[in-house]
Amino acid sequence: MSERSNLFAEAELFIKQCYAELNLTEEAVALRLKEIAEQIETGGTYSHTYDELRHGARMAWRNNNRCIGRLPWDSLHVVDKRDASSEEEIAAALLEHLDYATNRGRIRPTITILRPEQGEWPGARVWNEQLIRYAGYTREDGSRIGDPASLEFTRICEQLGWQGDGTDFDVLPLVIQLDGRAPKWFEVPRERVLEVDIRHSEIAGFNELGLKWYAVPAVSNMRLEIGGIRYSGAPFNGWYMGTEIGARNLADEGRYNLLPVVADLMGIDRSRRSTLWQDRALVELNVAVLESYRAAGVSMVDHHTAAAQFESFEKREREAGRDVTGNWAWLIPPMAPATTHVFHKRYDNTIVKPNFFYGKKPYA
Ligand code: HEM
Ligand SMILES: N=C(Nc1cccc(CNC[C@@H]2CCCN2)c1)c1cccs1
Repeated sequence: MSERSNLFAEAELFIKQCYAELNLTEEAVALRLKEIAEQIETGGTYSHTYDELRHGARMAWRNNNRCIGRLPWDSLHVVDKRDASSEEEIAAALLEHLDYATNRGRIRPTITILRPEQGEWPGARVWNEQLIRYAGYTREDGSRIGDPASLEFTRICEQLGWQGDGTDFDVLPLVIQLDGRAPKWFEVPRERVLEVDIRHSEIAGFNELGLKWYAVPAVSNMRLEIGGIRYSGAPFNGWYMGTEIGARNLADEGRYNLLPVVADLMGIDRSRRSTLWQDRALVELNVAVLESYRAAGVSMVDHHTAAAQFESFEKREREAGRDVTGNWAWLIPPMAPATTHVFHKRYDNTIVKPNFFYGKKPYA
């Protein structure tokens, strides 16, 4: 199929499903498809109305097999920034996104949609993996500072001229690339980054570790595809599930590697794996994360509640006559997975569009 006929075929599938879900008439579908066919005929592509963009982004969230948090898919707040035409304008839109989504802790799931790719033209790209992430450094003696997951991107930012303070929690700059030009970086003002101090009420010495994490997870390196249009710049945020921070970001040996530290504070014998010192430290670290976010009034869900909400999502989708697709290995939480219903059933991992996809890294 030619690229144009393939684009029309994708558009037709999307418009038919989107308009049916929005209870629009057959005539509206026919009229819109005629319009799109003409746009593709004359310009090689077509552009979504705001309603198509909004519902398409919500469908993409609803369709993502790896997401356990899909229950509120239909309340995603969609910001249309396709007309942002400079790196400065885009940076301002991303900071606005953070402010709106943060909402003083009552986090609002939001997506900001930038200019899409057009044929060979790459559109707008955000080089960050997330709008907020901590920098990672290695000292001369090989010891590490900050988040090792950010080592490569931190080096890119330094090559672009950015300079961090060298602490364990330096917030990385926004790196924005438009139409394949050289990328530009922009500092994220610390006062726009809500963070939570991670404390534990019973473990002596825990609070002195000085641990914290940011409130809003906002993924910025995935491509949103709707009806054949590729939005490679479409940062989206939700709230955290506690295990993402407590069982991975702060726990992994290749991240902040805190399980031995917490186990030692708890006085647990680490000479044998079979004391389950890692498991006992893991539970307390995750309790600390959940309790700290709750005390700070910042939205967060524990993995048991998240699984229960996902079960409600499955039920509602069945009632809506739609099949639920899922990726079992991603849907089970990294802690006590067998305590959730997800572990005990199978999921169809078919990829349905609209959806979110990983693009190739804009750097490397
Ligand atoms: C509202 C609260 C939300 C929660 C608690 C939640 C939870 C999660 C978790 C725990 C993961 C696995 C992440 C990982 O292990 O790295 C995930 C994956 C994902 N979520 Fe959600 N999510 C939420 C909202 C959203 C929203 C608003 C969107 C998009 C509009 C979204 C799209 C995705 C996508 C695309 C993935 C797969 C990412 C990948 O392939 O690496 N989620 N979600
Ligand atoms: N709670 C969240 N967590 C989340 C969701 C999607 C993707 C990510 C980042 N995942 C990347 C890491 C690195 C490889 C495996 N996981 C986090 C959300 C982020 C944005 C919306 S919800």
